[in-house]
Amino acid sequence: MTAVHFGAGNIGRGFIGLLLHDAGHELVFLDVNGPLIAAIAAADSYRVIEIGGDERIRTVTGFTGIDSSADPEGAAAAVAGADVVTTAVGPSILRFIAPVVAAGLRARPADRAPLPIMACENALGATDLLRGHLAELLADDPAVLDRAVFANTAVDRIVPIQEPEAGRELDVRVEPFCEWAIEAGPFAGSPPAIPGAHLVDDLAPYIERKLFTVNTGHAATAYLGRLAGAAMIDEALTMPAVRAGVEAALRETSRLLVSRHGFPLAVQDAYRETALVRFANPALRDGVERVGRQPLRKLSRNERLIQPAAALAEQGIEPVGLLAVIAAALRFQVANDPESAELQKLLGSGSSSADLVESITGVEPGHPLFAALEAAVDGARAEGVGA
Ligand SMILES: NC(=O)c1ccc[n+]([C@@H]2O[C@H](COP(=O)([O-])OP(=O)(O)OC[C@H]3O[C@@H](n4cnc5c(N)ncnc54)[C@H](O)[C@@H]3O)[C@@H](O)[C@H]2O)c1
Ligand SMILES: O=P(O)(O)OC[C@@H](O)[C@@H](O)[C@H](O)[C@H](O)CO
Repeated sequence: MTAVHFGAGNIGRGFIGLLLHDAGHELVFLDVNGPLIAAIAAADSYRVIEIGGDERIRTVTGFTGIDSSADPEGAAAAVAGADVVTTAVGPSILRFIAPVVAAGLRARPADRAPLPIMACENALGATDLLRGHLAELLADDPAVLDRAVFANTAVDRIVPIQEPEAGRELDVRVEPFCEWAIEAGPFAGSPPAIPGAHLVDDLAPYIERKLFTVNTGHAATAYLGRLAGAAMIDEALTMPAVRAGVEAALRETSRLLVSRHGFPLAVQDAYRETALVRFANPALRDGVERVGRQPLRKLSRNERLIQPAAALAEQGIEPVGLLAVIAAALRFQVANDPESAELQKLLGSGSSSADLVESITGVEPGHPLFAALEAAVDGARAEGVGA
């Protein structure tokens, strides 16, 4: 059995690749990072090292790599012959891998079992997004889409930026915790066998609980922490004002999750506390710059800050904690993050604050959150952010 995985980065090697290896697959990593693919092609194994707690080392073998930018035909051939395809490239990159997946599906024999495709990204409906890109590319022959079966997933494991040891550049340091939930319905009773993942009938509670607890709390720690002068996530959480701000935002999302999905309060409280303990793992050495990366994506309509804040406002609740995090996100200025530069450029532009609220957050005038977001943008501009 062969699994083709797009994105041989931290989650690709440190989580999805490991679980697919454990499931008995040979792995083909597809990536546009030439040196990384060369290292993968030259190696027989790499290690996944769980840190913080009892160190556990797992070894992954049986893999190869293809540079999908230099060899798109080879990459498409790998997709055509695969038993499962996964991605961990970032939601905004899915459009760029779609042509390779589309070419692979065109070349796949129509009588083969449908190919399971699962995007493992931090986003609601990431696989649906990929499927949408594929549908556009395959508009001339839509039946080709039936050669695949598309399932959304929720993935959770903190994998920081790596500090590789010489000679062990492929090793990945990860937290011990991991969860991979996959929606069962699309497989019609014949899901791919991945023992480390679990199938769920309804993914919405899992992906929303993860995105609006783990990722909202993480983003809150990164944005509030950076403003307070912290470089690391665990360091930020030792600052009482940051911790209080993170807890305030998470109390709000917990309230929403409990009312929306019916989680027992005690279960959601325990999930939230576990997330905070995970963030505080000092062995991870996880930076606020990684966790806050791409602030425009994180401030978009269906993401970890705006989606829950808007939903609470629609219920007549002012999401004070989330608004404080959104205000901090607007001030996220990081030299090597193009979205942070773009955000500052937008704030410094001649556009009205109301127009910026619409273009950055997707929240429209008349929405109960709109005025508070406009005030947040005004506040950042009044401080000279983006000037
Ligand atoms: N790191 C984490 O803690 C974590 C946890 C859960 C989910 N995620 C999600 O997993 C995804 C990947 O995150 P990551 O931390 O592994 O990032 P990463 O930067 O370590 O890995 C992404 C990889 O994708 C590759 N890539 C970029 N464009 C590509 C293309 N067109 N084709 C093929 N490969 C391409 C990059 O070269 C890189 O190797 C993101 O959606 C992220 O939100 C990350
Ligand atoms: O990957 P992002 O940029 O969507 O979010 C940054 C972190 O919050 C994220 O990578 C977490 O570490 C991860 O989602 C934990 O499962």
